[in-house]
Amino acid sequence: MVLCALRQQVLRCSSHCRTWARLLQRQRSSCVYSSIHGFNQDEIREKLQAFHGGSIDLLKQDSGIAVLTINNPSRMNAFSGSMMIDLEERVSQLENWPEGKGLIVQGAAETFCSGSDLNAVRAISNQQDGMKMCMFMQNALTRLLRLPLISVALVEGRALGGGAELTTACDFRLMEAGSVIQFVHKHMGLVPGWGGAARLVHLVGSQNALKLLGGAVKVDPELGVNIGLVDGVLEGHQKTEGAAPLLQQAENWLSRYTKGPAPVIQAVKKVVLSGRELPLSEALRTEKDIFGMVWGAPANLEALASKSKHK
Ligand SMILES: CC[C@H](C(=O)O)C(=O)SCCNC(=O)CCNC(=O)[C@H](O)C(C)(C)COP(=O)(O)OP(=O)(O)OC[C@H]1O[C@@H](n2cnc3c(N)ncnc32)[C@H](O)[C@@H]1OP(=O)(O)O
Repeated sequence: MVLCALRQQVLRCSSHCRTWARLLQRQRSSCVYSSIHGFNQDEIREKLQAFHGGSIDLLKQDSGIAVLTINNPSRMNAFSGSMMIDLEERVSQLENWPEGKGLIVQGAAETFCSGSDLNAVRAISNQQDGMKMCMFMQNALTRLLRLPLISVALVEGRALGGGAELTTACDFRLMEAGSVIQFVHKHMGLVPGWGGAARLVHLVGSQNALKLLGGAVKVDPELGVNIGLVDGVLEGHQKTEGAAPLLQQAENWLSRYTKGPAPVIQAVKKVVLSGRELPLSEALRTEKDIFGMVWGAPANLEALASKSKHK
């Protein structure tokens, strides 16, 4: 009897390991571009490294909520080339964080991000380099969105151009009263290239996306909520007396979704992600695999033993 239970346990573990391996494989292949698309990661990294300044800082907290800070205040948190590389490295660290549940993406010094660093943009304004940078950032932001963490962009001040695109690579967006998200690409003679247009269409529908991109519309919190781009409005703590610091407000907002054991929260994100991105049959098979990882696992057994009622 004991041997039988042990055998079942071993079988379950090895089946879990196989499922994990398959899911991890899928996660690794979550890049959009690889060498088969003529994309050479090392080559573009070397090029980007030449445009330094600023940093992307990661703080992993015991609560399971990490904070990713875009930090280049003298340029309104514009992305230098080295920050693009930093971003990709921080995403790798988050992909390998078993205790992780949530992520807040914020800008330093009371503004979100003013897009690409225009000095770098001017230096690589030829078509080939622009395409390489675009592929690099699409890979990094796609992996950010596919993290098994529930993510929130905390928009304070301005999110412009690539900064607006970055907000769409999070699961949710919170805006401080008075802040603005603006896809300024048209004014720059461009369209989004970091995947922001595709994600925007998913978020707000093609009609609204066309209006926001075609008109380079300044999205304030009210408009953002109305069109479904924005999930919550936070009180500006400097303007509203007694309001909690913005990051605290964002952590409180997120905590309702990250309460519980990390494997369960990560599983929730993974089933939603597969439903969002995969064709139905594949999404259903992935859901089955993920279900198999939480069924009979410690959190499930504990809940069953506690005879909980959902009143
Ligand atoms: C379009 C897509 C593309 C992509 O990669 O996909 C991009 O993202 S291109 C970048 C799009 N963003 C911009 O064009 C922003 C341009 N800047 C502004 O509109 C303003 O600077 C603003 C509104 C962000 C802030 O205005 P404010 O009056 O409050 O401050 P300053 O203008 O004095 O800015 C302070 C300081 O920051 C420098 N700055 C701001 N944004 C960038 C940037 N994207 N790249 C490089 N530097 C930037 C600005 O030049 C000032 O520096 P200073 O040395 O004092 O002149």
